[in-house]
Parts: sequence; structure tokens; C-alpha cells
Amino acid sequence: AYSTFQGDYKWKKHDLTYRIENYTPDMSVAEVDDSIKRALQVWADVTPLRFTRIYSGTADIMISFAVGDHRDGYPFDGPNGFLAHAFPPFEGIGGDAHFDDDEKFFYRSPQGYNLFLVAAHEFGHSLGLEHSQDPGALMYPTYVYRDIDTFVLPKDDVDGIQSLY
Ligand SMILES: CNC(=O)[C@@H](NC(=O)[C@H](CC(C)C)CN(O)C=O)C(C)(C)C
Ligand SMILES: [Zn+2]
Ligand SMILES: [Zn+2]
Repeated sequence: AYSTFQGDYKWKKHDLTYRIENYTPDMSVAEVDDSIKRALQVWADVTPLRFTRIYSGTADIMISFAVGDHRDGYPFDGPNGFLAHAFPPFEGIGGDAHFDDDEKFFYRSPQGYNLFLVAAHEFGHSLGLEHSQDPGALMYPTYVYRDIDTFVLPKDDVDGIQSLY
């Protein structure tokens, strides 16, 4: 079952902004943009939350690709292992999502790690969800490939996010 962060971190507003700060060489700019947009839409579909993209300045959810030590106290670990991380909704780095660019991210292929699926998981954290023990949940701590054309947010995740917003 789902769990939320201690202290019940949640955004105090429903209109949130996001900014894609840089790109991975693994796919086109358009494919990254689409993966991110769809990963946010997964959560917007079941809450009053709305996401608006900005192209400069500080957004609520700052999205970037990084490798190794990228100066936030949570260095990445090279290929495989941790794929990404995101911070719960508190001031400053809260909400931000970082993707390990030592991974090969894919747009639609079932091989490797699907950016849409990884991002959808990360944005669950960005919105205040912790990990779920439900192996079928998107917020399960281990990456599981799912067909993205038929992807529907699992009930445990819907219950979790709707417990917050
Ligand atoms: C393939 N490698 C894994 O399955 C690794 N899990 C992850 O990288 C998580 C992200 C996935 C679920 C998108 C990390 N996380 O929780 C971020 O919020 C390990 C289970 C090895 C840690
Ligand atoms: Zn980071
Ligand atoms: Zn996680």
C-alpha cells in the first residue's frame, strides 16, 4: 500500500510549473519533452493538479539529467543501480527530479529504461508520495517495464495521490 512522506509534504497550490533544464543524448528533444509531459499528465489526470512548462527561471519542478556527483548530496552511481531521484514538495530543491544520464533511457522500446515510466515514478515523489509495497504500483521501489501504450495508473497510486490532493 502507498505511503506519503513523513510530515505529509504536499504542494499548497494546484497550479505547478516545471522546467526541463537539459537533455539526454539518448533520444530527441521532442521525445524527452513528450515523455515528461505524459509522465506529469498521469498525475494530473487523477487530481486537481495542473502543470505548466516554463523555459527560464525557477519552476516548482526542475528537471535535469546528471551523472555521478552533481552536488545535491545524492550522487548517482553509473550505469544501472539508481536510475533517478526526486525530492518531496519542500522549498528550494523540493519537487526537483534528477535523471542519471549514465543510464540509457528509451522513448518507446521495451529494452533498457523507459523515460516516461521512470519520470512518472519520480513525479510521484515530487508530489509527495513515498514508495509503495504493492509490487504492481508505479511507486514500487524497483523499476518494472510496463507497456506504455496501455499504461493506466495503478489503483494504489491513485489512492495515494488522492489522499494528498
Ligand atoms: C533498475 N534499477 C532499479 O530498479 C533501482 N531503483 C530505482 O532506480 C528507483 C527508480 C525506479 C523505480 C524508476 C530509485 N527511486 O526510488 C527513485 O525515486 C534499484 C531497485 C536498483 C534501486
Ligand atoms: Zn540529484
Ligand atoms: Zn522512488
